[in-house]
Amino acid sequence: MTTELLHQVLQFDMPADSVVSNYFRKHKNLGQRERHTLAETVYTVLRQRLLFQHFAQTGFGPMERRLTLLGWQGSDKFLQACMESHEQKWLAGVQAIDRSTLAPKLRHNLPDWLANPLMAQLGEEDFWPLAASLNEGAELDLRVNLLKSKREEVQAALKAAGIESEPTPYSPWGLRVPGKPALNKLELFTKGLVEVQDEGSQLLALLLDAKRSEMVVDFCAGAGGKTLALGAAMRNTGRLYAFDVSGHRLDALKPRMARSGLSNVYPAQIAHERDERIKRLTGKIDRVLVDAPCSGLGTLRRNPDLKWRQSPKAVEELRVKQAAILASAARLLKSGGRLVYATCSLLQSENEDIANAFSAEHKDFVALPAAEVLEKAHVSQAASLDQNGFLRLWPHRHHTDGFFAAVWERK
Ligand SMILES: C[S@@+](CC[C@H](N)C(=O)[O-])C[C@H]1O[C@@H](n2cnc3c(N)ncnc32)[C@H](O)[C@@H]1O
Repeated sequence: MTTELLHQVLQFDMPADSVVSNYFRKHKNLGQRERHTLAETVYTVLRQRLLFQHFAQTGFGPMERRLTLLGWQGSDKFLQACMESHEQKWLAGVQAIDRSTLAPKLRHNLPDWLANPLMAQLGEEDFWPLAASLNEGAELDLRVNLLKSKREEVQAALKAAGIESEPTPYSPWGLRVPGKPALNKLELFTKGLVEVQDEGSQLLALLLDAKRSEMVVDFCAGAGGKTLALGAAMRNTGRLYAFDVSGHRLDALKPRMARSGLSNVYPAQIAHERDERIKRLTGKIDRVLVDAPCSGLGTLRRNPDLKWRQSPKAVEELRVKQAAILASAARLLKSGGRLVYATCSLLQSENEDIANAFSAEHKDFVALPAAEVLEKAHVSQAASLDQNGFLRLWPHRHHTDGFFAAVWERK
């Protein structure tokens, strides 16, 4: 079964998580443990694809079978029982290879077009810890909905349910839960006291620092991860417009709004960034968040298929979109208003380059140093999150997804 699922995922015509969930929907008889093994094995292969494909060139039979044996995340006993004796011999042979002797590409498992700019950006010393961290699973972080509870109260309630957690190191709203227990049946979740949200995403919402009674726009709201955080920061007052071109994603926001008790959110589907609905709000808004469509390469721990599905051409197209959305969103702000441009990409081309080009073309916007803004928002160790005045989060340094954000104030 794993081989069959892996074959489907490796076509790369759909995101891996969609392929996996479609597969599970079709195979309802699979138990919890089997699902876990299948998904984790497929993700392990996606993470280490270059290395595993190199190993799988030797041996015989279908390639996916050998990739499955290499990435197997279930019981070892089961694996040994499934293998033919020539496979056991082959696996033991490739597992004995000293990986430190292999070519860099087989150790970092990234395509050249991605490895090269990251190496140039970070330097050799920092690149390798990043590459290693991208091949690990991500943390499970929760954001406490301060409209309904407090961080300490949620922590105590989790403990009462037998779930340990720790306050997140930077975000004052977050709890980190080791071991990835299932949370979606807990009352804390069904009653909207918590949302699952990476600490990095929480920090983006904190950068905007939306206040009571303000007019705020979440320009690329999607399913509303950040919208919900902003709405709670506004204490359910004012007006928070949640725009997106995808009606489907906005639909997923509605039940989340209901659960979190927010009534200050106004979702609206727009046709594009220059939609008439937006023009009507020109110069009227206090704060605008542009959580731009991006390559998503900061989320490789969760979505390892992206490194094989994205391409330099796709990134180029995204850059054009990002610049256009940012320029359009900026027009909404009144003077003294705050603009935040954010991505979950690691690439300078989608981040600093877009922000610097915007600054150069918009002299009426003054860049605000991320460290200062974060400190005012009660974020701990704010200086350690700032790189050249921008927010820069790295999985290997901050144990969040990779995020970028730039902040401006309109003169
Ligand atoms: C990074 S995702 C947003 C994630 C969301 N903010 C969250 O926290 O869950 C980017 C979003 O931008 C939307 N998008 C793409 N082009 C857009 C445009 N021209 N105007 C507004 N939104 C757009 C996509 O549909 C996608 O939902």
